[in-house]
Formats: sequence, structure tokens, C-alpha cells
Amino acid sequence: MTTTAQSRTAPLVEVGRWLIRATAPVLWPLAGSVLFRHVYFAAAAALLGVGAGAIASLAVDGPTPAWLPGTVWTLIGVLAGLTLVKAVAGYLEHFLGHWVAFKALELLRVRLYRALVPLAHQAARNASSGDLLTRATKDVDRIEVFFAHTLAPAVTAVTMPALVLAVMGPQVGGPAALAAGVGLGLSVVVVPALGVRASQRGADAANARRGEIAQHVTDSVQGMSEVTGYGHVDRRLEETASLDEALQADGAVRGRWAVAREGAAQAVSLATLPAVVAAGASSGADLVPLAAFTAMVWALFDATAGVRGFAGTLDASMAAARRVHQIAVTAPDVADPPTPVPVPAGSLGVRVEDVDYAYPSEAEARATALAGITLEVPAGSHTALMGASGSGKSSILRLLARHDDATAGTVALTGAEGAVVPVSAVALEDLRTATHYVTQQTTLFRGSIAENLRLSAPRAGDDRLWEALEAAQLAEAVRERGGLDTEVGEQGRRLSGGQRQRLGVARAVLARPRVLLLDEYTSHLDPETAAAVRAGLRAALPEATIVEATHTSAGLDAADQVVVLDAGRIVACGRPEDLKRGGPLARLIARETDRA
Ligand SMILES: Nc1ncnc2c1ncn2[C@@H]1O[C@H](COP(=O)(O)OP(=O)(O)OP(=O)(O)O)[C@@H](O)[C@H]1O
Repeated sequence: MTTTAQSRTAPLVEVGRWLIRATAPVLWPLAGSVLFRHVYFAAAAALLGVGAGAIASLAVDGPTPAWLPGTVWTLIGVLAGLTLVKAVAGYLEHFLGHWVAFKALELLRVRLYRALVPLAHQAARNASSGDLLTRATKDVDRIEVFFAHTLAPAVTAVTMPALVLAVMGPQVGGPAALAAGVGLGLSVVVVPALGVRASQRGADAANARRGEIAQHVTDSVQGMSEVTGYGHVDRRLEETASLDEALQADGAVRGRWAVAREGAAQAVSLATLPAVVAAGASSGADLVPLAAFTAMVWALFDATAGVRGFAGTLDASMAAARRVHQIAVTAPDVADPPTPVPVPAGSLGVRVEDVDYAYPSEAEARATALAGITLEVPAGSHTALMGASGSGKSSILRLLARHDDATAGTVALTGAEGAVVPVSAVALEDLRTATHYVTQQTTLFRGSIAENLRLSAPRAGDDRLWEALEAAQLAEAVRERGGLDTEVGEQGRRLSGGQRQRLGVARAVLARPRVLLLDEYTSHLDPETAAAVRAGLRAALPEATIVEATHTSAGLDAADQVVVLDAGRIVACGRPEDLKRGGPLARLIARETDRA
């Protein structure tokens, strides 16, 4: 898929902002999750602090701490209460965090699918279905981490130490508080940052590699007969294995840095606790608050572990977010005009004026597919575009269907009283209602004949479906196979190539277009069936304007006008009977006869 330069280089901050915008509806529950995490760590720190303070008091005051009113039962009650609060807050934090994560996944998937709709033609042209599938499923799943395990740990890792230092600092004195602050600061800021860039690069590479693997496997499965038929099984397997090895190598970088971060964090916490005790003792801090404070600092290292945890997975999650974001911000090749003009009423003709076209390509230079094409197709007439393979016939049809816009010149629909409306000026949906494009490959979905037919006319009754099948010369075959409920199989594999093509023709009849664009639509049919399909289609849509791409002379007599193309240029144009007498069309027909 072609992407904008902006999306390729989108900085993390931009991706993060996009994620937050995309998931705005879940931000309040997310705030709730952050709040409960605070309560959880406050209870955890207080639990250890009260416990350690009580033990220290034993040495100083006897069985009941002087700072705690009442008996030892009060102490037990406080500890039990804190445990309960900690458990409930922990549960609610996780519950809300995961609820938010799943809801966010839903919102992101919807955004991704919405972004894909206008990109459909680009996606189809570039045909990286496996990679798109990975983005729509695995990548979106990986973003879950951002919501479930990122924001709450990041906030609490900073606020909780600050809170405890503010409350307990005055009790234990500056040196102990400073020692704790330095240790916790290292744990929150320095340790998680170790190797972040290298891990991010590894995660980006690993995610892209997963897309390649998915594409490779999809290609292998779809081309199973070619792979086995040409004896490429071992080679395909080796390629998959080498992609897998590359994926392991990308993952190893992240693994090494994760281990390094964990080791550094343990070292920092082990060094901090004795440092706090030593600093407190040397500055004359009281034993009881110092013991409580040290225990609380120990609990707080748990809060900082959350930052390390997400630093390990955030890179993978942000790399996935970047790939999804890339699709969301990709500018479609064609979009609705800001103020669409209506398609003229009544029958429509087609006008192409001085059109140049080049397919977008990754390389700087775009290869020219069409140059200086000028063509008039009167309403209700039939024009055949004829030329060798690669001469530009399909490219003209794609521009008429507005799968892309011409690089120069105008492609327009013409109506009564001289109305001329460029296809780029009408709403895409209106254009797709007025025109219908039967492509070289009819796309069929797993389902019944009826379901596949109703793609172009969702409300059509069975009678209309049968009429369309009759026009396409397919009714008899469908009756023999068991009727409209017959399953066509994955990608229509249970039908022959010619039957798939005729199903495409039946869909066109059902769509009742005013302009019908046909691309080699009888190429899989024997001459008699092809002629019957042509006649059936014309009889079913007597007023439609037809523009047909063909590389054979069969059926040319049905055309009012023949346009002969060579290397993207028109080399002859006129009535079939005139052109057949000599010139480029006569030469094409002679070559065809020689081959036969
Ligand atoms: N998706 C694409 N990306 C880049 N170039 C393309 C693409 N599709 C077609 N082309 C190029 O554009 C030129 C015209 O192709 P086009 O498909 O219009 O020819 P055609 O006459 O319809 O051929 P055929 O009879 O084989 O279908 C060719 O040089 C082709 O290689």
C-alpha cells in the first residue's frame, strides 16, 4: 500500500495522540483504573509501613505501639482493613484496565476498517492481503498493552513515591528521604530507559516481519497447486524458515535489553534499602518511622516495576500502533469531492479528453500507462477497446470507474442537453450506482450463489436473480447444481472459470447500471456461449452504454465503435466494419487468425 511520507515517519508522540483521540470514549474508565491503582499502592505501602513500624515499636515501647491508640486488636484490625482495601482496589484496577483495553480494541478495529474502505482499490492493487490481515488482527491486539498496562503504571510510578516522600520525609529527615528519592528515581526514569531505542527498532522490525510471514504463508496457501506443481515446496519452506529466523533475531534484541533492565532494577533496590537505613541512622532519625519508611520504600519498588514492565512491551505495542496508524492516515487515491455534483439524469455517455495516466510506484518515476487518450462514447452505444496485452485497455476502464484519477486530462460522464460531469466531481457512491465494472477476475465470497448475486442488488427477489442468471447463460448450470442456495466455496472455487465470469455478468445485470464497463468478460467462454452471453447482456440492459476491453475480435461486430490501443496510445478509432479493412485493427485480427 502506498503511504504518505507523514505516516512512515510519524513520531511516537503523534501515534500516542492519535491513539488517545481514537479511544476518547474510554478515557474516564481509564482514569478510574489509575485511581484504583493509587489506592492499591497506598494500601500496600501502608500495610508494610504499619507492620514494620509495629515491629520496631516492640523494641522501643513494648507490645502496643505508642502511636497506635487502643490494643493490639486495633493493630490487627488496621492491617486486615488495609489488606481488604488493597485486594478490592487491585481487583477494580485490573477489571477497569482490561475493560478499557477491550473496548479500545473495538474502537480501533472500527477505525481501521473505516480507513480501509476508501483505500480498497489501493489495497487491491497492491494485494498485500496477509499483511493487512496482520494489521487488522495481531497489531490491533498488541495495542491492548498501551491501555491495560501503560497509563496507570506510568502515573503511579511517579505519584506514589512523591506522595510517600512528602508524607514520611519530615518524619525520617532529609538524608533518608534523599537516599530513597534517588533510588526510586533511578528505578522510574533511568532503568526503564535502558536500551529503549534498540528495543523499539527490534519491535518495529519484528512487527514488519510478522506481516511478511503472514503474506508469505497466505501466498503459499493460495498458490498451493503452483507451489507443489512446480516443485517449490522446499524452497517456500526454507523462505518461511529464514523469515522466522529473522523474526527471532529481532526479538532477541528486545529480550537482551529486558533482562538488562530487570538486573539493573534489582541492583538499584538492593542498594537503596541499606542506603536509606544508613542515612536515617546517621542523621539521628527515630527507629519506628525509619523502619516504617524503609518498608514503604520497598513496597514502592513494586510500583516502579510497572514502568519497567511496560517499557518491555510498550515498544512492541507502539510499533503495532504505528502500523495501524499508518493505514489510518494514508490518503486514499480517490476521495469524495467536497461538494459533489449530481450524476446527470437519463442515459449517460462517456468522454475522455487528453488523458495521461501513470500507476503510482515506489520508484520516483511512474511508468506511463496511458498518454493523450481522447474518446467519446455516446449514450447507449457500445465501444470496444482493442489492443495487445498491456496496451492500456483496463487502465481506461479503471479511470472510468474512478479507481484512480488521471494524471492529466478529464474523464467525464455526459448527459442530455450537453451536460458534462467529471467523474471526480460526483460522489463515489453515486458513481458506483451509475456505473458497474465487471473486472477480469470476478471476486466471489464463500456463500451461496444467491448471496454472491445480491452483492450488487441486496433487495432483489429470487425472480430477478433467475432473470439475471438467464441473461448470463448460467441459469441451467445453477439449476443442475441445486439452485440459488448452491455454495460456491472459498473464492468461488467450486465453480469453473467460465461460470465465475458469468456470475459476474449476472451481477452486472442485477446492478442495472447506466454505464457498463466490461473487462475481457468472455475470455473463459467458448465462442457460442460468449456470443449468447453478449446477446443476453444487451437484451437485459438495452439502454446501457457499454465500454468493453477485449484483445480478440470476437463480438466486435456488436460494437458501434472500436478503439485500437498500442502502448497506451490510441492508434485507430472508427466503426468496426471500416477498421477491419486495413490498418492496426486489421493487423491485430490477422495476427489472431495466424495464432488460431
Ligand atoms: N497495478 C499496476 N501497477 C503498475 N503498473 C501497472 C499496474 N497495472 C497495469 N500496469 C501497467 O500499465 C500498462 C497498461 O496495463 P493495462 O492493464 O491497462 O493493459 P491491458 O491492455 O488491459 O492488458 P491486458 O489485456 O493484459 O489486461 C501496462 O504496462 C501494465 O504493466
